[in-house]
Amino acid sequence: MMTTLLFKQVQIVEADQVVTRDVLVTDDTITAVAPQLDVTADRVIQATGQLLTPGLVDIHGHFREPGFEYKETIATGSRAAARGGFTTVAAMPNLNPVPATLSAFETVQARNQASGVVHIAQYGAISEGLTADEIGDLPALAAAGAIAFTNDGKGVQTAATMLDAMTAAAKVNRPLVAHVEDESLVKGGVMNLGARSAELGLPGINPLAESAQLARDLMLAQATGVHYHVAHLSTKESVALVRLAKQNGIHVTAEVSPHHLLLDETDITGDDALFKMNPPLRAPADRVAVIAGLLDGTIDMVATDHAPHSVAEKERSFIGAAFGITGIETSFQLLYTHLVKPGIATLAQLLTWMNAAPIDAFRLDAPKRVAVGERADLALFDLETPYQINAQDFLSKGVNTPFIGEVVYGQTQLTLVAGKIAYQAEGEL
Ligand SMILES: NC(=O)N[C@@H](CC(=O)O)C(=O)O
Ligand SMILES: [Zn+2]
Ligand SMILES: [Zn+2]
Repeated sequence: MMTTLLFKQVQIVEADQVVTRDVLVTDDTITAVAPQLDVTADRVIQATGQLLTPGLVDIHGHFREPGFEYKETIATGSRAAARGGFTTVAAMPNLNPVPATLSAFETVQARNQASGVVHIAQYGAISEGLTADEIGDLPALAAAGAIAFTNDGKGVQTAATMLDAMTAAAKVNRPLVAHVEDESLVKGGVMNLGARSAELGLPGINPLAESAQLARDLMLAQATGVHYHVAHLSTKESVALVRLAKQNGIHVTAEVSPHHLLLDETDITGDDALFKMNPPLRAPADRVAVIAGLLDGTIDMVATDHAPHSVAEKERSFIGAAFGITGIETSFQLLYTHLVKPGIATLAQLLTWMNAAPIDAFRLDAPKRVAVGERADLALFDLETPYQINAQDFLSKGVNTPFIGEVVYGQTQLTLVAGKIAYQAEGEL
């Protein structure tokens, strides 16, 4: 028995233009796209004024399982992803046990398969505990399906370890993803070192902790030929370094998070840990630089760095609270509202940053177009009706985001993963 679903008069982005189409999905595949389709279907969605896109892809999310299920699980995190319009998420390895060994990796993979309602691509760790100097068995992890390697949550502190990791990753043809943070420059800092940390009397993180380690890594990447990817890039110096590296033919890509595009340290209202994340919100000039870097192609993509924590872990003051904010349910909506609606970026650009760019850079198996023959990984967004970001609507266990209360556009109406409903707005359809 075949199941058919017909979207009537949806907007889709085709060759950088927004056009109106009827789109037919049969089981797990898009089977027809035309200005007008005269067919019957099991279900018809009158989608006038709504946007149908290939499912969004997040190359940086934290699902916390195994080890930290009180913060998030694969089930809750992947449902949250689907509510955000994501159909593929690359999951970070700062878990317990850390997937630096084949058996730990296989355990995570099996859980992703069993509990995920979206496609989950799993990162392997570079080294035991994310901190060991000796690298793990990267070839075994690659053979088991690791899409790339990272110790996200921790910077790789020595050049020797990073050189080994890059050499091993290059050999198995996988990207090396870096959380760049030189711990000798952090000095107990909890926010960006600068004017605002001085005003608030809070210890600051020197932005050189990011850029100095990045400069080191770019030299190592050049020497090894690895595909080196910078996680959550946040400073103007980092943008300049990646720009220079690309000009010099170094194989580097970079991501930026929505919060570093939309907020800076001057938005930190006081000692409120909802503004605490790593890297920290930077100075206004850094925010300007990451937006410019994204627009000129220095930064390739947007990644959420969805980092759920418990209420207790975020209720403390800046000094004692956990680093990280959630984002997978709000990223597209915030960026559509604050970058696309005011005309800073086009919808086609936003979709490139949140779909095609990560798919291409990481060679993921995921659709980049709403077109016949493509797998029906799809998201339907209402771009016209404003709504408020409310904690009680979150499917994530984590409600730790400073964007709660904001009014945005782009609410997800429906998310299909291989034709199956992964999220459906209440009462909408
Ligand atoms: N970004 C954060 O502030 N926190 C992340 C770790 C990380 O991405 O480095 C987390 O896992 O909570
Ligand atoms: Zn990180
Ligand atoms: Zn992260």
